[in-house]
Amino acid sequence: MGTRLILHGISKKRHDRPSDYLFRDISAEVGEGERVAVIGTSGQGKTTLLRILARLDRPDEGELRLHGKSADGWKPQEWRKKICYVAQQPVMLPGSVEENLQTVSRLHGTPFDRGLAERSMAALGLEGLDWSKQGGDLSGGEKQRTALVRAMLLQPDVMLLDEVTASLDPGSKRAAERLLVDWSQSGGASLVWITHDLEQAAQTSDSVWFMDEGRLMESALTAEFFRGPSTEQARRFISRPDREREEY
Ligand SMILES: Nc1ncnc2c1ncn2[C@@H]1O[C@H](COP(=O)(O)OP(=O)(O)OP(=O)(O)O)[C@@H](O)[C@H]1O
Repeated sequence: MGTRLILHGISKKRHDRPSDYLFRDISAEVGEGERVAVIGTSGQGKTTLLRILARLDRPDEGELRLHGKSADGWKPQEWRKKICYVAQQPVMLPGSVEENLQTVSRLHGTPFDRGLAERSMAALGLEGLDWSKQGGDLSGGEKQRTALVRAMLLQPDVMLLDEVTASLDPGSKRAAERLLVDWSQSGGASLVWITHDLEQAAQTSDSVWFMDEGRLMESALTAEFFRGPSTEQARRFISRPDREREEY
């Protein structure tokens, strides 16, 4: 498995206390087709890290490399074609569902893959959705799934997923997990996926990044991590009941 994305010494200072770090010195790699689960208690900066990887925010220190080339050597829009961020609160663009789904092809001047869009929407249980409906009128779960399909149509090399199943019912959540894993396995996309759901992390990822105390405390193969994390902090984190972990 080749290396796709490299994080070297990435740090971000706190905006409320600039003398302190939100997180510091994060070094890690994401391989081709690798699926990484990012876990840790609230407020560790997981979202901020993903936004930095998408170049929607800037690190205070450190370097990112994609396909061996430093971020400085990439035009931001070229970087964002390769690395796509899907936010926890889905953003629908003005216009219909169909216009939302066609965004990528419109922006990049590529043909719209209607078949892929239809298959992906159906795989997420949205086969009956009227594509002429305004994106803004969809329910939270419908928006979330439409935003996912819209991002998949970009065919990025790395998909950054920020708690993207949080507003889905259990059936839709499983469908989204299956679709994303199958898509990654068949097309080779890498996934970096923030989740508070440890069962989801265990079932969908190859490796785990555990963030705590402003650091990437552990980066390990998923099976090994859940068999026995190497730090006391991670041991405590995974033994906490679900609700407590989210509210912590
Ligand atoms: N420079 C900064 N950039 C972003 N957030 C910052 C910064 N400095 C301090 N913060 C605070 O740190 C927290 C980081 O939030 P972030 O959403 O990145 O963490 P998280 O681990 O994803 O949390 P959650 O699991 O609750 O989504 C927020 O409370 C934010 O206000």
